[in-house]
Amino acid sequence: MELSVAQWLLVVCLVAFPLLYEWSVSFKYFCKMAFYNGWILTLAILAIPICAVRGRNVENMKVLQFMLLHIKYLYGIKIEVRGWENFNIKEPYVVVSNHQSSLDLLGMMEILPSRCVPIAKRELMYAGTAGLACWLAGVIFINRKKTDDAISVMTEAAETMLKEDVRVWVFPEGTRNHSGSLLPFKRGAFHLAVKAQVPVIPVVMSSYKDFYCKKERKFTTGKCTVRILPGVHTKGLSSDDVPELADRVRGMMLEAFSQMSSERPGKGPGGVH
Ligand SMILES: CCCCCCCCCCCCCCC(=O)SCCNC(=O)CCNC(=O)[C@H](O)C(C)(C)COP(=O)(O)OP(=O)(O)OC[C@H]1O[C@@H](n2cnc3c(N)ncnc32)[C@H](O)[C@@H]1OP(=O)(O)O
Ligand SMILES: CCCCCCCC/C=C\CCCCCCCC(=O)OC[C@@H](O)COP(=O)(O)O
Repeated sequence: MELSVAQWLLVVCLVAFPLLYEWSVSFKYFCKMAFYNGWILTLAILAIPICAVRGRNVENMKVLQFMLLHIKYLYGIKIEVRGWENFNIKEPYVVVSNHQSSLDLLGMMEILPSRCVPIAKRELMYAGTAGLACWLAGVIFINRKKTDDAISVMTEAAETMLKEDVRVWVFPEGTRNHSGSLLPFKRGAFHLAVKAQVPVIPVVMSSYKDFYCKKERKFTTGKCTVRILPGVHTKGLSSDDVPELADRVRGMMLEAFSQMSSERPGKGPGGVH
């Protein structure tokens, strides 16, 4: 039996792909990341018609959450949550959390409170099906290149929070940070909380270093701890108090992050400043 060129190519791919996957750490990393993004884009295709029935609505965030929850099992990532009781607040609040990578989505979906929407960079709105799903779920998009626009979107969000009983999730570092520490915080989240006079609830996701590192192209199975810290109240605070509030919350998060790093077996808190 003679094989055609196409058949030969198929055989080579079928043999080469698993071999490469096993032998090359980088190839495995790229495959896993490509699948992660591709799978989210695919799931969004399913989510869009379900969400579209309700139109743009924060309740659609539950649909996205439900659809994304299984991904941790696909990647063998165990997520332990501590401090659930700190979410026992009926009224709106602002959640602030550290931002290491797009994998934060897994920790976020694990604990996402009801009627809670993230603030995201505007570029995400154009990420194909995922962008449309986010828009339908009421994700608040800001243009980071235009500070005044971003501030007015966040000011509007403060009003929406109170009027429509919505919670908001912000990554105050403003960008992904793989340094093993926390970047200085942008102040938007804290202005938002002070304007709405609602508490800030800090959430800290432990370092992914043991199982994920973009620089080293490492992506294995592993464990992540998500800690929900006690809320910080803002009643009676004004915009003058925002810098101190932001510093205080960052301090609490850094301490928790440092503690969680030192809990990793045989590891010190290295890299936390
Ligand atoms: C089925 C599957 C479907 C797919 C599902 C996918 C779901 C995905 C959802 C997850 C999305 C996650 C996305 C995460 C991101 O995109 S992170 C990036 C975007 N987020 C942020 O940037 C948030 C944090 N940024 C801020 O808060 C900034 O402050 C910002 C408002 C953006 C302005 O930034 P910048 O231009 O850099 O300026 P400064 O921070 O230096 O601020 C300038 C001065 O303005 C003051 N300020 C800031 N905000 C306000 C405000 N709201 N009101 C009044 N004043 C404000 C600030 O204090 C500065 O003044 P001072 O220096 O303090 O005097
Ligand atoms: C037709 C266009 C197709 C475009 C394909 C785009 C691929 C994107 C696919 C899926 C998106 C997955 C959603 C992951 C959500 C996580 C968002 C995220 O982590 O954004 C990064 C942002 O916080 C900070 O950005 P920078 O670190 O400043 O940069």
